[in-house]
Formats: sequence, C-alpha cells, structure tokens
Amino acid sequence: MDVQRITVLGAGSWGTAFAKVLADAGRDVTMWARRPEVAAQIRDEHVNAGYLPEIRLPANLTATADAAEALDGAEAVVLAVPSQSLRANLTGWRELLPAGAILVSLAKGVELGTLKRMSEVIAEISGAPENDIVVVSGPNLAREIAQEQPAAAVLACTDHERAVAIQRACSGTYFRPYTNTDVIGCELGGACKNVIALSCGMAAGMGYGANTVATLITRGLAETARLGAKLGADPLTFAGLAGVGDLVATCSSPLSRNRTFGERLGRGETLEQAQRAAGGQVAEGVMSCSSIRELAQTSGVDMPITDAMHRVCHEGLDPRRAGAELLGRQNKHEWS
Ligand SMILES: NC(=O)c1ccc[n+]([C@@H]2O[C@H](COP(=O)([O-])OP(=O)(O)OC[C@H]3O[C@@H](n4cnc5c(N)ncnc54)[C@H](O)[C@@H]3O)[C@@H](O)[C@H]2O)c1
Ligand SMILES: O=P(O)(O)OC[C@H](O)CO
Repeated sequence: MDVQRITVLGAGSWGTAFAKVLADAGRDVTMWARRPEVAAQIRDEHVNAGYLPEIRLPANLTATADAAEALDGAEAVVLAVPSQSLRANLTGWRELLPAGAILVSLAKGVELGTLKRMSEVIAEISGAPENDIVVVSGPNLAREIAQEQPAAAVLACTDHERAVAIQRACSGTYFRPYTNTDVIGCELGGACKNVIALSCGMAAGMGYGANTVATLITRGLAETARLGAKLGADPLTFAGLAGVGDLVATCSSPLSRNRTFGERLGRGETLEQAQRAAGGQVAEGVMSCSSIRELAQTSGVDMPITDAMHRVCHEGLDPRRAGAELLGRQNKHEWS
C-alpha cells in the first residue's frame, strides 16, 4: 500500500510542519486553511507567517480554503485541528472524505463531555473502521520539526499495513516515524502529557527547579500509565515516544504552549491573561485536564496532578496551594 496524494486539514503550527514533512518525503500535499489569506500565502509565497515564520515551505505543498477542492482524490487525510473542535470540523467534512482514505489524527486531547479519544471521535463521525485511522504522537514540537531538527514519532494503528503506508509517506532525513498497534496508549500518552506540561510550567513559574519538574514528569507518567492500564493500553507504550518521549520534550521546552501556559499561571496570571498571551494557539491541556480527570474518575483511577490542574484552571485553586496539597497527600509506596 502506498499513498501519494495527501490532504492536511488545518494550517496551524503542527498541520503546517507535518505537511512539510510529507512534502519533503516526496508526497503531493494539499493543505486546507480556514482563512483564505493563509491558504494564499502558503500556495503563492510558500510560507505560513502566522504560525511558522521564517520557514520556507516546499513547492510540492499547496493550499486552498475550499475543503472540497483540498479533499478531491486524497488517499490519506490528515486531521490537524484542535481536539475540542475536531467533531464540528469533521462533521462539516464528512461527506467530502474520499472512500477508503486513511484518516490520520494529529490532535492530542480527550473530548469534553463524551470523554472520547480523538480516534474514537473520528470513527464515530466519519463512519470509518478503526483500521483506517492512524494516530501520530511523540516528541514533535512543530517549530523544531519545521526547522528540520531530527526527531522521531510514533504512528499507531490497529492495522499495521496502514501504519506502514503513512510511515513511508513521512519518513525522511530529519523525521523518523515508528509504527505501533497500541492506539489507546499512544493517544492517552499524547493527551495526558499536555496536562503534566501545564504542571511543570506552573512549577517553573513559581520558581522551582529541575527536581520539581522531574518529579512532576515522573509522577505524571505514573498516573498516565495507571489510566492506560485501566483502559487497555500496552504499558510499554508509556516507556516509548508517545509516553516518556513526549513528556520530556513538552515538559522541558520553552516552545511548548502547554508548559508556557502553565508558567504564566505559576507566575500569578489569570487563565484569561494566559489565554490572551497564547494568541489563539491552543494549549490542549487546559481543556483536557477536565476531560481526563473525569475519565479517571469514571474509571476509578487516581490522577492527583491532573485533578490539581483542573482545579487550578477551572476552580480558582491557587497554584501554590495545589503544590502544597500534592505534597500533603498520604505517604505511599511508589508503585501502589
Ligand atoms: N504545535 C505542536 O507542536 C504540536 C505537535 C504535536 C501535536 N500537536 C497537536 O496537534 C493539534 C493541532 O495543533 P496545532 O499546533 O496545529 O494548533 P494551532 O492552534 O497552531 O492551529 C490550529 C489550526 O486549526 C484551525 N481550526 C479549525 N477550527 C478551529 C477551532 N474551532 N478552533 C481553533 N482552531 C481551529 C486553525 O485555524 C488552525 O489552522 C493539537 O491537538 C495539538 O495538541 C501540536
Ligand atoms: O506546544 P504544545 O504544548 O502543544 O506541545 C506540542 C507537542 O505536542 C509536543 O510533542
């Protein structure tokens, strides 16, 4: 199975960087942008200045603001919009999806209300079988990938052949994708690390150093793995790119929007101030802390850091108080 003609729906940071990866790997790529002026800039000037300034986009990458035109003849469709808007966007595109196209999910989140992972939302709205859906996860800060800094990713699909088809389509000199069949683990890893990155940023914003951040990364991984175990993930996944790999990148990089958002809260800014500073770009953890917390509660899994992030973001809990509460919990064995 080989895919040559690929459509990327969403022209934000990661959609644009991933489209570049595909085009650099020799695929014919068409992007859909919400705003016609963004589509025109990508198509005519080979740049997406609002999201990835100073990055030259390849000539075999074009763009349109017309979804029907973008999707015409696509063998694979990459969904690159934020997780809480995926359902609404995909509902609008449903009738335009070419039959049998592989659907590739870039979003890292859990839907509010339904508590569904992104591949579950895609299957529900598109009617596609789970075998047709490939999830991309791993330590992939968009700006670094667009600058062609070396990185690896994981492509998860219950159908190995389709994962391999997308693997071939995005393998290149600076991007090394691995396959995995654990869709649940890869999606949970990607969604949960955004919440943990918020907490790490918050700690940094309060002036704490590497020990605190490492503690949050490690205990964040522990609570993510607990949820994964309960929901049927392979525990090994959390030792891989979608687990520890993405946590380390996101929790330690100033490029992470989630970490940056948390840092602002830690410095005393309000949620609204931090949102304004993000300039319309999504910090997925701000919403996913609530959906993941609810998923954990309904699954009977203890996720104290996620719970604290929900209460800081949505219930007005002071970050310092959240830290004190986390430290004041009952003593326990590391793996209980
Ligand atoms: N940026 C990264 O480094 C990165 C890396 C890996 C994964 N991701 C994930 O990929 C997904 C997309 O991230 P991104 O970085 O491209 O986001 P972004 O905020 O940079 O861009 C989002 C894109 O979706 C479009 N869009 C359509 N409907 C929207 C709506 N209702 N609200 C907001 N935007 C809407 C926007 O116009 C924009 O083109 C997220 O789930 C994110 O967690 C991002
Ligand atoms: O900038 P963030 O925090 O959305 O994180 C980006 C990617 O998910 C890192 O892998």
